Amino acid sequence: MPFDARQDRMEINVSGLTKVFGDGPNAVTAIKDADLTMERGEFVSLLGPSGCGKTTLLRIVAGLESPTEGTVEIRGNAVWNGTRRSAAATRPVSMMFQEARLFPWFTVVENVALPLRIAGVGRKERLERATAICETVGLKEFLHHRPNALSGGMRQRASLARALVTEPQLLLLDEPFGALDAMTRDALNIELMDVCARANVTTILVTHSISEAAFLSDRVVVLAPRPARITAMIDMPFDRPRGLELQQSMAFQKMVGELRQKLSEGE
Ligand SMILES: Nc1ncnc2c1ncn2[C@@H]1O[C@H](COP(=O)(O)OP(=O)(O)OP(=O)(O)O)[C@@H](O)[C@H]1O
Repeated sequence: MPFDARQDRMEINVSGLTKVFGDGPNAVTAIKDADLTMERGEFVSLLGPSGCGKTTLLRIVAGLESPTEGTVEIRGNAVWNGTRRSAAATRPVSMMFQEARLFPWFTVVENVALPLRIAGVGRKERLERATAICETVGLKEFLHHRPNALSGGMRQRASLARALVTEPQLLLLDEPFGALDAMTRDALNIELMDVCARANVTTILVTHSISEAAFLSDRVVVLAPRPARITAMIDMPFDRPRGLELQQSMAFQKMVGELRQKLSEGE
């Protein structure tokens, strides 16, 4: 059989995915017949209006929610085959949310080390690994602080470090910086791109922000309102590494306009 390099790089394959919540007259179709493939290391954003099923799609890929129909595979292993969850679905996937969800009684480094503790990694190794990733995301000075002593941005840095400490294949981000002020959000987005590139982690970001999606992504997936249908997939043709000045360029502004147009066409 000929070697298919693209197949070898394939990280995610979502096929014919449909999700209906409830039944009868109260049934809500959150996603309808969605197909999405991603290569290893790719950064894809899901962009769409509120309630169009972005979080549901992310939760199904994470294995937290079952689809009504369709399949999800990560590196060729089924996560879902219809409503059946695969036993092999213990692949390294990390998820990060709009709120940091840190334990207030643990220090930053203890919070970050928690997934390793759950995985049975010994204390010395897990604290070393957690310390190293905290330093990468700018938390060197805050290792032994408790979360309530941190700013919102710092808490999200800790949450990002915790998501990355297990060296996941797949990072799922649900509006991770949506509650932060614009300047902190810009700074964290730059760092996010940097750590994702260094870790070569495949990343899916859910966002409402057109410019954030364009700035961070290799590809933007545009969803139409409920039930979510994928109406466009657009490559972001900007070189990496990217700096904030990219957002001032004509090419970037033009892309933002194109994405806005695609979003409004779906409505
Ligand atoms: N557990 C659930 N039970 C019933 N309906 C649900 C459930 N979860 C989501 N839905 C419905 O599915 C639809 C899609 O929700 P989802 O949260 O995926 O949208 P979203 O695009 O992420 O929204 P937002 O951008 O506002 O976060 C919504 O109509 C929502 O009410």
